[in-house]
Amino acid sequence: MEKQTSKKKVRIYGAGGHSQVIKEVLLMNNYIVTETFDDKPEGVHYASKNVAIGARKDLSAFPHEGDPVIIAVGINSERAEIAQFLKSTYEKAIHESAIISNTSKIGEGTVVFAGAIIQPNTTIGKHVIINTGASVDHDNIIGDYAHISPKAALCGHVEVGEGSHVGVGAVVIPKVKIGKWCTIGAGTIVIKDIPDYATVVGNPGKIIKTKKPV
Ligand SMILES: CC(=O)SCCNC(=O)CCNC(=O)[C@H](O)C(C)(C)COP(=O)(O)OP(=O)(O)OC[C@H]1O[C@@H](n2cnc3c(N)ncnc32)[C@H](O)[C@@H]1OP(=O)(O)O
Repeated sequence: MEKQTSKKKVRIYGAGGHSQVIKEVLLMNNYIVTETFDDKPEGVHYASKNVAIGARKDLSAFPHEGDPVIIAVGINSERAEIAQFLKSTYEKAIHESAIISNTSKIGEGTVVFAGAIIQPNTTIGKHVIINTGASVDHDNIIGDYAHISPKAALCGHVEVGEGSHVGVGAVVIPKVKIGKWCTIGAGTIVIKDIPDYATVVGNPGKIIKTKKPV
């Protein structure tokens, strides 16, 4: 992420623990967080201050325009839903310790946390989370709203579909395609393609359920 010389403004939509990590990345990159919103007051983190009510309560009253937004909501389906109803522009948040190839592409609203690595010719979609120390190797395609959890390792030519969550410390061997809205459990070793909506756990990874979200 290019370090700003003058302060740039950004708003954060979501005020839980994930929002705290995003805020730290933004402040490190010389941003000012002008507003923080949340739809669920009960989920607000104790360290999040001055949190305004989100757009759900009254979509037309919400200040959609203005400073760009980062959707700081960890649940992939909720992040996707919010991105559908907000009419805002989006910012990215990339920790200065992340190593990102010049030939990779990163979509709007995406966050990349400390120590993550993104290797050449990889494409990361919109509103994706590349979490702490995740390793996304060459020629990957990561769909919109996906989450690659801390310390997950994706080998070369891996695909992760829209909205899929790869759990903490999971490993995906080369050329595997994970469908959309899948859940890959913590520590799972994925050695073959995974169909849409599947939850996979263990070593080798086995499907324990397939459930299309309602
Ligand atoms: C900064 C951050 O915090 S980022 C957050 C990152 N979060 C994660 O990585 C969490 C990943 N989540 C998991 O691993 C969860 O266990 C899930 C989503 C895979 C499964 O959750 P559920 O659907 O609720 O399944 P449930 O807990 O009922 O378990 C079903 C079975 O799978 C097994 N199982 C669940 N997770 C795993 C796993 N990661 N590895 C191996 N087996 C597992 C359970 O032991 C259980 O087995 P049993 O039927 O023999 O008793």
